[in-house]
Amino acid sequence: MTVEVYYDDDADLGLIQAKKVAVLGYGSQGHAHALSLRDSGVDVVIGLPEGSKSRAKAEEQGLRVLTPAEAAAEADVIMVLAPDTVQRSLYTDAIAPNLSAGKALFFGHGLNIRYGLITPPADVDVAMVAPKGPGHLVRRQYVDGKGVPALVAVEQDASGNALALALAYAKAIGGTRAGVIKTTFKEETETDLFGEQAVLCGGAAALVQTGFEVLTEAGYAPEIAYFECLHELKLIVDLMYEGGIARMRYSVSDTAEYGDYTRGPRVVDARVKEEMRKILSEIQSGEFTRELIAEDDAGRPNFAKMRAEGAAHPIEATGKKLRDMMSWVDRPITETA
Ligand SMILES: NC(=O)C1=CN([C@@H]2O[C@H](COP(=O)(O)OP(=O)(O)OC[C@H]3O[C@@H](n4cnc5c(N)ncnc54)[C@H](OP(=O)(O)O)[C@@H]3O)[C@@H](O)[C@H]2O)C=CC1
Ligand SMILES: CC[C@](O)(C(C)=O)C(=O)O
Ligand SMILES: [Mg+2]
Ligand SMILES: [Mg+2]
Repeated sequence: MTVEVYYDDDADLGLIQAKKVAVLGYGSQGHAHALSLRDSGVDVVIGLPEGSKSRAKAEEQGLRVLTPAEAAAEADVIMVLAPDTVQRSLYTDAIAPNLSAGKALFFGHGLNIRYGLITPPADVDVAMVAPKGPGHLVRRQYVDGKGVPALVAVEQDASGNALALALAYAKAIGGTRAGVIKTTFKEETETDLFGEQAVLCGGAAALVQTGFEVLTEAGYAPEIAYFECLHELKLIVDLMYEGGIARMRYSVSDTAEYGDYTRGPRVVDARVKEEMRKILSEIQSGEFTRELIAEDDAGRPNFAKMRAEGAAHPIEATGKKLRDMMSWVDRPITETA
């Protein structure tokens, strides 16, 4: 299946410059979108609750901050960049009362639309602009004159112009400099959830922790185990990122490459693949999202417990000690204003 890819010449910045945009949320994605929209000549206002700790940061960076309801009322385009679990109540309380015909409702991830947690009226555009990278990288690339690739999707095209508006928005945050791929809310949501659960966050973290446990339980020094199972992963992933798995295999020793072919499939074996398929089917059926929302509604008791257990894993204390020896490694995530 071929995908449609859009670049700068396919997008008209004027379309978004002619609108007032409310960015609701000023976290990883929100700050990146808002600052780059502003620098692209777009009239932006930030929507944050009165007690939000993000308010001071947005104001320090020269942005006008209102409550979400006030920002939604002023705006033609409302970009929802609050946490996914917050978006339902944000929509009901602040957006819906201010979502008049002709406005556009944008998302950075499709979860709430895909699973019917938010149902906008038929007379507004509903679209997505989802950069394929963390917000801080999105902003850094924009400032450097480059861009992070993004996905766009249109769920509702009330105006007949929703795709062009989404592409204009993507251009304003640097996405079309790199390339913007057209998808659907369903495809973006299901693949994003699968990627972060099975491979990028869940899979990678479990692989690293388990490797560390096997070495330390066998009596090897935690420091050595940390270097082998976590620290060097970046070097390996950087090679894959630059030139695919083939580049990584070209760069490592023949010994490592032989071990890769013969041992890797024993770790990620048919049972793991079957479990990945199960994880995908839980995403497709909505089971994962129902679980996530129920956990959130209950005040996140399991989430808090798992977060505490993860932070207490011995690999974290070992890593902290070692990173203190490498001043260049443990840099805090900072905003690029
Ligand atoms: N993290 C990423 O790089 C990526 C995220 N996405 C998507 O982008 C969206 C935002 O995620 P992310 O940037 O990680 O979120 P963050 O957790 O980094 O930031 C959330 C922001 O929303 C604010 N907020 C909380 N409640 C409300 C509310 N009721 N109204 C308005 N703002 C509120 C928070 O303020 P406070 O400081 O008060 O908590 C904070 O500024 C999600 O849909 C996510 O799936 C998509 C691609 C990548
Ligand atoms: C990989 C995690 C992610 O999907 C992302 C940064 O793209 C997220 O939801 O944060
Ligand atoms: Mg993602
Ligand atoms: Mg995600």
